[in-house]
Amino acid sequence: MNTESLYYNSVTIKVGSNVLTQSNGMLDYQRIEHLAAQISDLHKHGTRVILVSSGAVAAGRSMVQSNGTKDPVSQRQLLSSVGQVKLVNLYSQLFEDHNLTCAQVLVTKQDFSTREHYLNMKNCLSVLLDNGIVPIVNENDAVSVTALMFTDNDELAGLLSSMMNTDALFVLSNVDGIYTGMPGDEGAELVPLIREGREDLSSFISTTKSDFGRGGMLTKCRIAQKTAASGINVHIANGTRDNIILDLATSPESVQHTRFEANSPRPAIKKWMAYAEGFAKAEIVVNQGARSALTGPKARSVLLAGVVSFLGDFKKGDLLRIRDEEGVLIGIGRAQYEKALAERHLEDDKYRPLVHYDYLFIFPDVH
Ligand SMILES: Nc1ncnc2c1ncn2[C@@H]1O[C@H](COP(=O)(O)OP(=O)(O)O)[C@@H](O)[C@H]1O
Ligand SMILES: N[C@@H](CCC(=O)OP(=O)(O)O)C(=O)O
Repeated sequence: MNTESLYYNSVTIKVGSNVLTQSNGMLDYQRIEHLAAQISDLHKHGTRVILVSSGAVAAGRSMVQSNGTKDPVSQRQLLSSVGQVKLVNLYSQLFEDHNLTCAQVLVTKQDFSTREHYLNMKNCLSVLLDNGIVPIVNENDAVSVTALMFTDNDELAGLLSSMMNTDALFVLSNVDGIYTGMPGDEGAELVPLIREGREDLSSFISTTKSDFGRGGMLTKCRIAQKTAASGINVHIANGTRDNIILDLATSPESVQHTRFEANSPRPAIKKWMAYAEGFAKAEIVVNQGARSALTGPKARSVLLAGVVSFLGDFKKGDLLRIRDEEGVLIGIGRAQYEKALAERHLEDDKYRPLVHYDYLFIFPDVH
């Protein structure tokens, strides 16, 4: 590989279950070997790689025969805990063949719930990368059973790429990228570039998922938009294509896929907030005027004048979900003061903002 042509110094690579399995549900050893070889090649040329790999449940399914467990939570716990061992063992052997050490990092959404937890995770990945190790991250499906699960590993990968500030995020699935309809349907065309973070993609993306997938293409897109909005180039591509990782890393224009252009980088605190919606303590509802201002091109703070109501109690420093009057979640912000004070000054137009724009993240897919 020509190192001159490397686009990125660091990259987060997310591989979906369907890339790792054959149509009969068994792990696809050849493909995994090819992915490991490409990652090793990148690594040898100095690129720091974080691998987010799905596939535990799929691997488990091929190992546990008829177990009679009907409950989907138990089923996922059973399959993932059996399958994860097999999956990571395989990666470990394959990377060893390339003289590379890998590490298993299993996480839950709770591990990112506070800034302190988040920084602990960041430290864990940093120390692995600093020691030349490839972290292989997956959600800890055996213990993630509450409402606070990641939507899927696309969300986890978006969060990690943003947390570690990698130059790019590659999301590898079993299709070439985002199409203007269901891939394979007549007239459905590949969208090569998504420039503006606020483009509405939901109209042409169906909620159909691949056989083992969890979130589907729509969540992939939302995460991609959010990640690109935080300054990271996102490429959604086909992980079943030969050499896809090296092609994306050296000549992305030569390979069919969808690229989300990165906006200017965001401050670290906003990168955390972008994924912290599940940890908000309370909600506020804003009126139409405030909604337009907040989702407009200029950075705006949330003023009490635009707040219509509060839901739940909050203190200074707590995270607040921000909704419009139709119930649409438009962003997340950190309260500058507690609810009692906010209520007392609700009529006061000049009172300092409830959420300052430095501590406000507006979702890029809200129009
Ligand atoms: N507009 C679209 N463009 C591309 N794929 C789409 C679209 N609408 C739905 N899909 C489906 O999304 C699937 C990929 O998402 P998902 O099942 O979550 O994959 P993975 O397991 O790789 O995370 C594709 O296999 C495809 O069937
Ligand atoms: N953590 C699960 C994967 C969940 C998931 O997001 O799957 P996918 O949509 O295929 O990336 C597993 O390892 O089976």
